[in-house]
Amino acid sequence: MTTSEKRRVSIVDNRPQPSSENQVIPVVPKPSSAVVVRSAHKQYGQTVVLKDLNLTVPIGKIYGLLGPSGCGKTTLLSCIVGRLRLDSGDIKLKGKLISDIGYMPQELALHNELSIKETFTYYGYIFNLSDDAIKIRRGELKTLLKLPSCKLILNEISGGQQRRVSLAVAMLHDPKLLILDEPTVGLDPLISQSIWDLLLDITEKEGKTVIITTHYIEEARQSQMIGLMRKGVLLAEETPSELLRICNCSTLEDAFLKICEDQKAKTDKTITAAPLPVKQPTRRFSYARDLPPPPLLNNKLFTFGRFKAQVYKNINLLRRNIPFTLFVTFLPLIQTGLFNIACGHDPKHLALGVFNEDFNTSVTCSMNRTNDCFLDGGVPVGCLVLERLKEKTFDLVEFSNVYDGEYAVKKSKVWGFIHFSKNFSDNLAIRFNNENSDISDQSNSSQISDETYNFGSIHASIDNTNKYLSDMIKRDILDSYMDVVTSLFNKCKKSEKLGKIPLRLLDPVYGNKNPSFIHYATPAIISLCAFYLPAIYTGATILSEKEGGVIERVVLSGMNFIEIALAQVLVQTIFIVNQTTLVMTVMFAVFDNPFVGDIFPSFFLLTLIGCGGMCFGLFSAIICKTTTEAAFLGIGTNFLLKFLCGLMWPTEGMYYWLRKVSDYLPLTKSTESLRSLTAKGLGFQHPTVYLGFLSIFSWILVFSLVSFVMLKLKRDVWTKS
Ligand SMILES: Nc1ncnc2c1ncn2[C@@H]1O[C@H](COP(=O)(O)OP(=O)(O)OP(=O)(O)O)[C@@H](O)[C@H]1O
Repeated sequence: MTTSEKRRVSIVDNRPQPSSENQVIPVVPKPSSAVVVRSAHKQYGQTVVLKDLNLTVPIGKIYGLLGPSGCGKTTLLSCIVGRLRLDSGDIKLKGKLISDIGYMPQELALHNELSIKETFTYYGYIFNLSDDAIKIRRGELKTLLKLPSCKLILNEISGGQQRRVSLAVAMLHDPKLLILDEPTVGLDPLISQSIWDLLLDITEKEGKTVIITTHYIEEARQSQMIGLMRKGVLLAEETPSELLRICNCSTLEDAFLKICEDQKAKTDKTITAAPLPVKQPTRRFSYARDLPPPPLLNNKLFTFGRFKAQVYKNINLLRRNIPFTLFVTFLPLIQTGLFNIACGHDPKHLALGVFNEDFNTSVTCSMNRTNDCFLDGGVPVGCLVLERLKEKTFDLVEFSNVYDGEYAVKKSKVWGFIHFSKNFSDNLAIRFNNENSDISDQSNSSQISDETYNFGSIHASIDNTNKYLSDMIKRDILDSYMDVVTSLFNKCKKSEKLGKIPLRLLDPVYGNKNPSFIHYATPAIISLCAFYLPAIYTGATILSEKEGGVIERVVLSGMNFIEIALAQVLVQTIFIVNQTTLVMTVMFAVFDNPFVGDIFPSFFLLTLIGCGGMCFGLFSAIICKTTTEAAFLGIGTNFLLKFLCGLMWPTEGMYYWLRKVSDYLPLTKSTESLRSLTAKGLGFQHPTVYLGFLSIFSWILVFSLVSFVMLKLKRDVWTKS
């Protein structure tokens, strides 16, 4: 036994002892204890925070837990309330239910946007109190703790007032055991004293037990029992007067100093050094089932009161933060509106270089002014093609030679350059005359030279770096040429079909004759909005509560995952339905995107995608410690889904194996299903449609199950980092 342990034992075991066999010993009833901690060991990584710690808190007393900053007081209290789990050791509480204790954490851990009244109501509902009971208790605590007007928002009151509200919340349900982590820190000495008076009052008159930590050692003199901690070890556990007597000191500070020096002299070795022979977590995560059981049990898996509390809080937070609520409500409108305005339209006024050697400038380019048949020569076909290109809004830039034109493309001054050779129209006429003459007239055909084909062709050099623009320029040059030539055949009293290429595009089976990129992208954009907006909202709201320690506090007050999730679903569903309605209205009613299907299945599918997003948000909030981590996860997965789910480019263009992976991602099949429902009008019985529903539904199950399992297995899900 070390000297420090002997010292501790000598102090701890100072109750009346039998001194000799024949002495009559008064029967002193052993006081039952409110909290008993035995051989508690806790470490963070290699840092040992609690080392073989024993502590006994008698019922109906104030137990002052004292020690320097970082000695492990908060860790010990966290283990007692079940916020953390010991690595080894045992904690026994007199009370068995979560509702038997009231815990005030060191940090505020309350919603800053709620009023004092709303905060009381929220925690009152969590502890299943009626509205009347909450009102009465609120009045009592307001007087006892000298709280300001209950209408005030927590953000609007001072830090000291906030701490008193936090203490009031811990006392709201009148628990048997109060565990208070530095309740008087930063408070006016008069207010601190009034809190001590209150605690003395409730221990004496109501038999409550209080464990309190404080940095102000002298104020702890008012407790009936004191535990002195240093470097994770409880050095002494005694009544203040006994402690002073044993140490022969007049102040607790001196007594503490003496005990510390005593310990330091004999056992001053860092407890962070060698790992102790305790059960070490060998896996990346610590699993709850590997650890000693939590000291308190939750009374019920689900209570309507706690669910009501969570809904009440969610609605009040939305009501309090109107700009955020409006933003979340109308963001889909803004996103889809801007998408339709900014994307999908053919680019206009593109600069196109031209060198037309076909005719000299004295020849008119107007179709109206020539009734001649171009097959006879003399009709400026090149000019007419250029006229058509101008009508398609190209800005034509004239060059006087081929070199300058191609140089302008290289210098990115124009997107392309087209050249009509000298006598282009005449050579074109020769080609058509020859091709339309009797096919058996071999002698005529053989007279066409390569030069005629070459001079009778349009030469185009195009900047291909922008695929969409270059494809559009090629398409418009071809369309302009076809328009001109087919019209010219009419003027020659010949069928315009002679000028067409030998391909007849019939009416499209699905979609319209001039499909646009936006028609392809619309279902993708809708799916992304439907998935990510609820994901962001759910993840952000839960994580902001997690970061503020609020969620941990309510979980320690009995709230569980099912209640949090169900309340989130209820409020979020309203948002999802609103968002789906807005997105569909903007996309298909305000803007003219193709919609030929039934509204109901599309609406239902989008709502399911929204629920998938919500479950993903919940999952992110569980696996991420901070909103920054969640933001990275959100941005990362957003890019991934855009690329891999065929939202930007058809999955048919992917490598085989990647396409197989893509099929199982949340937005691949569901987006394809949405496209089939809206643009093709397919029914639910079609595999493309029902597989989309099946896919997103499976993801909802996956996210929910994984979240549930992680909550069961991982012990610090709600602990802020
Ligand atoms: N989550 C954590 N991860 C790693 N180390 C931690 C963690 N929480 C606390 N510690 C370390 O454990 C030790 C004890 O911390 P604890 O908060 O229990 O001390 P304390 O006595 O309550 O201090 P204070 O009075 O300043 O609140 C400190 O060295 C601290 O740095």
